[in-house]
Amino acid sequence: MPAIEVIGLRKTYRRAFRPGHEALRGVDLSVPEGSAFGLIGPNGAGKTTFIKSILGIVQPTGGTVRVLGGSPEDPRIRARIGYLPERLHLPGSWMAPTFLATVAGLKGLKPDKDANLRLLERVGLADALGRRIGGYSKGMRQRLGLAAALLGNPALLILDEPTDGIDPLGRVEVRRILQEEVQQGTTLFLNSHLLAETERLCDRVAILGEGKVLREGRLEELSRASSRWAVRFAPGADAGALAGVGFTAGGAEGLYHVEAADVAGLNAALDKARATGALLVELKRDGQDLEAVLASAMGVAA
Ligand SMILES: Nc1ncnc2c1ncn2[C@@H]1O[C@H](COP(=O)(O)OP(=O)(O)OP(=O)(O)O)[C@@H](O)[C@H]1O
Repeated sequence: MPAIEVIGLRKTYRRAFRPGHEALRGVDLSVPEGSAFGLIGPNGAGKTTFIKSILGIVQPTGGTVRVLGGSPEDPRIRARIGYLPERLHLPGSWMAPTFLATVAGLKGLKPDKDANLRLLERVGLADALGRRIGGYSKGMRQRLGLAAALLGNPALLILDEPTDGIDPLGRVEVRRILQEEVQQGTTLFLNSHLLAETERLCDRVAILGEGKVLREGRLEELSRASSRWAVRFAPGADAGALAGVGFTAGGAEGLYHVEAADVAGLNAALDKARATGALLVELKRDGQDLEAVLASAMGVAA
């Protein structure tokens, strides 16, 4: 059973005296249980609308949504979802432990002060327990939001820009927490503008553009390189002889490209290159990163 299953999802926002705006135009998406799934796409693609639809916050205009095998409007299903919204509204005059205890109560969890403190420590807020939330930095507010999302060990974590405002070292910490969650079997659904973040955390990715899924799949499949390899030879390599055995000069000093369908083909090509007197210095697959995958899905040059 997928953790999230969406079929033909549509959402049109109504506008006064004008035609409605179609934010989602028939989205089909299946998020496997236990996966770390990244949603990416340009501004206005419909990502937040999609997230709000699968949480039952936004009422879809059409299509079906099943989350953890049920309806997102079912309180029993909602209790198993941890959600970190894009814009967090936090009570400024409260302290973090009071806030967590209140959220835990709203989620129907048994009061557990120690567990809440452990959670605040886990997200790196141990030193800020006696401070009012209103004085927290943006990153601290995000960490508190993450702690609230983690309350009660949810089966599904839905995070909208979780590392927004968090400094680079803090991001490493947040990533570590999210990786631990996935290792423990939690399904992660992540919306982030930071493609490197998605690349590091997620095993599957969907690209949303103008309210439609443009591409979806395992990260390594989407970014899988062609059969092209980048090869660097030591200075003095004979470009003409290398061209004769299938190596095209790649612009930079000593850099060449070669096509090889498999490892045997690659080694055969390298043997031919060595036979010309070329000495291998470096070899790597010519891969596409997520930015290039996104750019090609959107039809723009990376
Ligand atoms: N409440 C609303 N009323 C009217 N239009 C809306 C509303 N919320 C979003 N939209 C419009 O729907 C489209 C999709 O917005 P959405 O916030 O889902 O995109 P997004 O991919 O999350 O964008 P971003 O990356 O900028 O956060 C946009 O054109 C937006 O202006």
